[in-house]
Amino acid sequence: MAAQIWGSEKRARRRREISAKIAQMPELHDSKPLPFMTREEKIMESARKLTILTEKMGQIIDPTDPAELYHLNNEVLGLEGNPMALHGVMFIPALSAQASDEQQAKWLPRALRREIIGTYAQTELGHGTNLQNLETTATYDLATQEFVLHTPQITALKWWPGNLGKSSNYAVVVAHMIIKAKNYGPHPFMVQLRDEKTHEPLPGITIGDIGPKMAYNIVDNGFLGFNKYRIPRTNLLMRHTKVEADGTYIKPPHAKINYSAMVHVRAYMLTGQAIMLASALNIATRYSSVRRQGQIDKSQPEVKVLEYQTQQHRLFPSIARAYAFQFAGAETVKLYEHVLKEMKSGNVSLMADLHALTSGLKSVVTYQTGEGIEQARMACGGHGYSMASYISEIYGVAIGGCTYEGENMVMLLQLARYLVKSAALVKSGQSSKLGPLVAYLGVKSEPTSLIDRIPNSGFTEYVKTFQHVSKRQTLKAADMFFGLMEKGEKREIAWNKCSVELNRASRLHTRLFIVEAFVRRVNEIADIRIKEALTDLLHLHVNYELLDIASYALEDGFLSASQLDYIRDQVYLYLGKIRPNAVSLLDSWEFSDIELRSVLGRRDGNVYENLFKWAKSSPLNKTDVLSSVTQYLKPMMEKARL
Ligand SMILES: CCCCCCCCCCCCCCC/C=C/C(=O)SCCNC(=O)CCNC(=O)[C@H](O)C(C)(C)COP(=O)(O)OP(=O)(O)OC[C@H]1O[C@@H](n2cnc3c(N)ncnc32)[C@H](O)[C@@H]1OP(=O)(O)O
Ligand SMILES: Cc1cc2nc3c(=O)[nH]c(=O)nc-3n(C[C@H](O)[C@H](O)[C@H](O)COP(=O)(O)OP(=O)(O)OC[C@H]3O[C@@H](n4cnc5c(N)ncnc54)[C@H](O)[C@@H]3O)c2cc1C
Repeated sequence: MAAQIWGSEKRARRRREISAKIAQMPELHDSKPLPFMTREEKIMESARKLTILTEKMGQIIDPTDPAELYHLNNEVLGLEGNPMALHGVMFIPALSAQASDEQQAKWLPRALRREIIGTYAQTELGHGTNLQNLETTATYDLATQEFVLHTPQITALKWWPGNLGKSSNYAVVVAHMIIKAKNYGPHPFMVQLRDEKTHEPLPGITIGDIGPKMAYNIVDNGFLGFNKYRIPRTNLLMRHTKVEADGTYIKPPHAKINYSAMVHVRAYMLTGQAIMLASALNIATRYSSVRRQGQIDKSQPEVKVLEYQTQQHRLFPSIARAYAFQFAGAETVKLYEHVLKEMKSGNVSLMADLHALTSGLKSVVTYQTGEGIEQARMACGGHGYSMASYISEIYGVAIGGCTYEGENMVMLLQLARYLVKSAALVKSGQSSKLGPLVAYLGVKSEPTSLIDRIPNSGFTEYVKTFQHVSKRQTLKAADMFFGLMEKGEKREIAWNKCSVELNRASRLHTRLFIVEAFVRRVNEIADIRIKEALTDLLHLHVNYELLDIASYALEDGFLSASQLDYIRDQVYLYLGKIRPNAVSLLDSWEFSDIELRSVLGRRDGNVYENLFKWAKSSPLNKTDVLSSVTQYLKPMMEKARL
């Protein structure tokens, strides 16, 4: 199963080998539980481990393999981030996709050797979503052949970029490029922020940390202002766009090609989200098979809480989602790598499809991951609320994904633009022009679902039902939009008035893609036992998801009330079937105790003894009487006693 999850037997084996090596290297372990550290201590601890890793990485992993790097990162540095998180996730990908060969030769080897630390600085205090209204400017000075970066007002301060505040000395900065008073829109520039020797901010740069966040606090998300700060013309990233010495602008082959670093993260973050969801579920499911509370049959001893159907219903559909996201994420990364290769050689024809797909997926996956992790926390009762479970940190980090790389509603609306264009093709009889991801929009569907009538259809009837609801909602939302415009409404106003319906279409389309990716993967599996276990999970997935969106299929009679009962019964049937495999389905992800950082989720199940040990190690328990008591509470009580 681990081979299915991680892509191949080799990958699963490598992960095990890497975890085993790390287990033998105490210098790479947290020196004490992270929840007991202050933010400064955590940042220091992370930097300590990071520098050891830089020295010893080659002994542990193949540093050129992103999957091995990511596993090493999760084990040693953990998901609270590290001082170089953005260096690998966005700075290097931005340089790789957007810098010319010459620029790459100059900067990439230095970045890869970790001579410099970089980040991606785009969002500002006043604008994150609407890139057209970013306010930082890069004005070309013809006389000196330099760009002058400037922050005209407080809202133009860069705000949020990870590791910008304290760790990075370089950044890819996105600024509006102005040449001879003409604004060419946002473009990426390579900018040195700090002196390479002293790490002091360079003159003209104002920089710092934006303060503590809900989670992810090892990362120093930062602010940055420029006061007429000059960089050479050749620091504009020039793979696709060029500015010549005389100010001549050569436009890129696609208007949004400079957005590729965002698409990179949107594609890669899906499996990252799956991992966080599976981690939280691993903790909750293991704990649920240790925790005994109450009886189902009063004549029997107390049961493991995992025996309760409500507990299974709370956890198992999310297990199925974690697998579905991992499989859909793996497909998306493959597609992304393909499109990136094409883009580098000038073929930009697939960019719109990739943008639409990743926009929908990042939104649905992050939202459902958040839901699943929160359910996992509640499934652990009181102990889930303790930082000892570590689920709250996983939750905080995961839901950051609902916001970063494009706020979810906004990204769903990006996919909706693509769907509406596709709907227009269908309506004008040009369905043959539909891309493969939306081809179903042009296919006539049956009047009713056959779900309960062809039980051995190998999920075909389920896929057809998802296609039906997605198509119907897309055409309905598009009709609403076109109708308003026909009535004379301006395009943007009409769009806004339909946006809830449009986003519903985007979610349904994305959920269809996820279901199909899961079906595709299960169909490929040769090993009978693995196929059987995943088929059960897929049954739960399609039935649970369909129940969740049933209203769309009930409103036009595609599904009947009795079919809904059938679907519900299938959910209960598969909850029971999955129960014996539940812990194994999560243990198969092979997270080590080091990586999980959870007292509740320990592999050995020795929860209570370790919870007590953990509590005793709380800094508050170093003394029996705190100074807050001696200074305030004790005098107060004494005064009251007089
Ligand atoms: C094995 C390894 C595993 C690795 C796992 C890794 C896990 C990763 C963990 C992550 C760690 C956490 C790190 C966090 C880092 C966070 C970083 C950031 O947040 S960076 C900042 C991100 N910011 C955004 O995402 C901003 C969102 N806004 C936008 O993207 C855009 O403004 C917009 C798309 C909403 C609108 O753009 P605008 O230029 O204003 O568009 P127009 O309205 O003019 O045009 C729309 C038009 O353009 C098309 N479009 C838009 N984007 C793209 C694109 N990227 N590619 C192709 N086409 C694009 C769009 O489809 C429209 O087309 P049209 O034909 O007109 O419909
Ligand atoms: C943990 C974290 C890490 C980050 N790291 C980075 C980084 O490394 N580099 C970087 O540059 N940035 C980073 N960001 C910033 C992030 O990319 C932005 O916060 C994000 O893109 C959302 O933009 P915003 O904050 O402007 O939200 P807003 O756009 O202000 O969103 C507020 C509300 O307005 C709604 N809204 C906005 N526009 C529309 C619209 N057109 N239609 C409908 N509704 C709309 C949204 O849906 C939302 O409900 C990070 C953010 C976080 C939380």
